[in-house]
Amino acid sequence: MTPEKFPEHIRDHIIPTPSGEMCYRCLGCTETFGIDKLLYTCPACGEVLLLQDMEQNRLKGLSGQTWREILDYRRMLKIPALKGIYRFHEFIGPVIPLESILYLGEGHTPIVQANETLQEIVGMPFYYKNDGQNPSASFKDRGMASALSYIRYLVTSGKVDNVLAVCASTGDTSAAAALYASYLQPLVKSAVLLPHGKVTPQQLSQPLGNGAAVFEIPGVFDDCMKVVEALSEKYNVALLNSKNAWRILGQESYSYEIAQDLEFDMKNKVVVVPIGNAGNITAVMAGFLKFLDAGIITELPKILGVQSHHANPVYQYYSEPDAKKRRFVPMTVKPSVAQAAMIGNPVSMPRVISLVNQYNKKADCQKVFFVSVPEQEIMDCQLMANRNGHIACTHGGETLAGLIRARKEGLVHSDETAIIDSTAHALKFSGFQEMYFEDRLPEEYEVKPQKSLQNKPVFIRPEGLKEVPAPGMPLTGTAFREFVCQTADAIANNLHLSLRDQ
Ligand SMILES: N[C@@H](CCOP(=O)(O)O)C(=O)O
Repeated sequence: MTPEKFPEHIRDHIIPTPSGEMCYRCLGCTETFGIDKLLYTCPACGEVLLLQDMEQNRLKGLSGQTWREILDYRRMLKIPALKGIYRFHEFIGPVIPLESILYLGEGHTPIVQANETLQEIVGMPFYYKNDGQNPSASFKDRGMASALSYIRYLVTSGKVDNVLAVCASTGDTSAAAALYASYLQPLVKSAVLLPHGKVTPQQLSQPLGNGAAVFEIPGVFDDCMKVVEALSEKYNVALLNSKNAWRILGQESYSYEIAQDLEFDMKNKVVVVPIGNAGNITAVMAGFLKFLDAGIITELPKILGVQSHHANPVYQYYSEPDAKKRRFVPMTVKPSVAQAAMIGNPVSMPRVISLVNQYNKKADCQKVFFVSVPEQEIMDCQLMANRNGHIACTHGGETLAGLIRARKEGLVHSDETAIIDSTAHALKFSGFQEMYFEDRLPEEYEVKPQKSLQNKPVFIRPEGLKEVPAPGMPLTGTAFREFVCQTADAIANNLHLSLRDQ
């Protein structure tokens, strides 16, 4: 649909033009800094930053109802720049001109209602948000669309050139970074640092395929992150981890998409996300707060952050009930099937602390909760979800396990509706499924397969057959008919099929 067909009162707002005044705000000393160069930490005190639109109040010039209409009508446009996260332009990056926006298909992943079997097991209605349906098959694409659109804006306005983008990754960030950077080559090149042996083969293939320089180093993600931080402090590189506040901004789209898909009604809703480097939960809280502030939603949903027992520093921090006594202690992680979240020292922890306070204060009650789940439940839940029509990764198993645990702990109730995140596509983590099916998960994962969830292929080669086809050597005539007939009978026998009435 073209804008002239839209209702008159929203027509002028349908195609956004650059507006607002963005700056970095330090979460420590609250100092602000201009956005004409990339900053990751406060030059004054070293604390992490968030981006802020100094003119955000102008968004209140339109009513919540008008905003909802603008956003719904905008969905009908055919303009690529406004099809992904930037259909929320005023809330994501109002200063970015449409020509700089990089859209590769991210930011409209479906929410899929769980079937009756699953809803009964959990005891409440819930949906999966399938973030594996983003272009690099994980939720990181929203943040990369934002960070790389900003970099493109800096390059085209002559503020930087020859950008080398770097990131540390457990697999998904590097896949997204390499994909988005490769679209902008030769202006932008990328290098990724991975903990050796700690990303899946599928995830490793992604940055390799997109032409990034891939470095594998000993240790875990937290070690890679420190090296990338050191690189960005000393050398002229653009850091693409969520320490980069543009990443957080893009990931806020996750909240906007959920709100829009649920008719902007967040009453009795629970948004469940796994926590790794904590960028996502930061963005989710920030996004809902912005929509509330603009009157687009009238209530904040509950937020449930989930971690594995093997990597749960955020959960441990919040398990101290007395806020004054809470001290953040980075932990040494143990191997986790939720490998992308195997992080003991999340870079966004200061942002989480600040936003949880703001969120609960705004809601006037506790709305953010944390649970920790064992590896066994993560794996069992992933497989159970996928046996019921989903494409959940192990982190999708983690959120389902987290929701079940939160039900048991009385943190969420049957009259609420949950939206749980499957952060990536199941195929990225198929190796864990394979090890579970074959009972080969190393002991330190502490997972024992449940027989009822295991599956394996059955090789059929009827003994009576003299010849079978092979690649490049097809059978013909009687031999082929014999092969088809005996193989079909053997499969029917295996499945206990009854004969069709003639
Ligand atoms: N799980 C992440 C870890 C890095 O997270 P980021 O959001 O800070 O980039 C990954 O996929 O690498």
